[in-house]
Amino acid sequence: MTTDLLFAIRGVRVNNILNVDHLDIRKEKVTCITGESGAGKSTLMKLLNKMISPDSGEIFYEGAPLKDIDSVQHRRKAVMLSQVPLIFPGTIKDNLMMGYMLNGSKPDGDEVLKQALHNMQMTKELDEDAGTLSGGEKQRLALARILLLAADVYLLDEPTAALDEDTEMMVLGHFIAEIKKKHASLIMITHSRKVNEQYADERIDLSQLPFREEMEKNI
Ligand SMILES: Nc1ncnc2c1ncn2[C@@H]1O[C@H](COP(=O)(O)OP(=O)(O)OP(=O)(O)O)[C@@H](O)[C@H]1O
Repeated sequence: MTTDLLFAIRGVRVNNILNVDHLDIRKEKVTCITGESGAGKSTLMKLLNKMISPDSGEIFYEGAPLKDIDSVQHRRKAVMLSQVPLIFPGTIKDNLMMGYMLNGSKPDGDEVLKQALHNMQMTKELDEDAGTLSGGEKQRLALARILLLAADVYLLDEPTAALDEDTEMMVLGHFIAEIKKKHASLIMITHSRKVNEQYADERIDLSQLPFREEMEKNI
């Protein structure tokens, strides 16, 4: 296995949902995952975040079997943002602080928090109630929350689906610039052709993986 491999997926099967014979995801790249609805994109992200385990096969993270890595430790390094972002009761600042707390890391000061919000195109103040934010603002708050963490891998499941295209491109542009500065990796599900064309270093189309036809014949 070469050293630039982040995840190596070998013969992985999850029920009749996902069947990946051989898939490599490289370090320090922006990898965009596309595929029709129901193709198993979110399921793949949950596997990589160790929220679920495969029925068969093996996933390697930086060369080590993922099954042997402690789940909590793994999730601190490989943080995931699910399709519907989790917003906690309280202020915007409370929500940003929750990220540090769950990640077990030392919080930054208010100026850093404000800059993260600004980079995510948020014009709200730290002491505003997070509960009244719009869907798109909640997505951006959740993005700011994970961007503040010193993670190695960011797993984003349609992170900007609620944003208009211009805002989406700006938010992702900032997010990716920060990721590159940290030498981290980004794996992102997107339905946007523009995002895929402009930002992806690597592209995985789950509908096109060669196993899929074979699997569908067997259902
Ligand atoms: N826990 C589960 N039990 C049974 N079926 C499931 C489970 N999780 C997902 N599925 C099914 O597996 C298929 C793939 O789901 P998944 O959420 O991975 O798709 P997706 O490619 O992310 O779709 P979308 O683009 O619509 O979000 C779907 O048909 C879904 O209903």
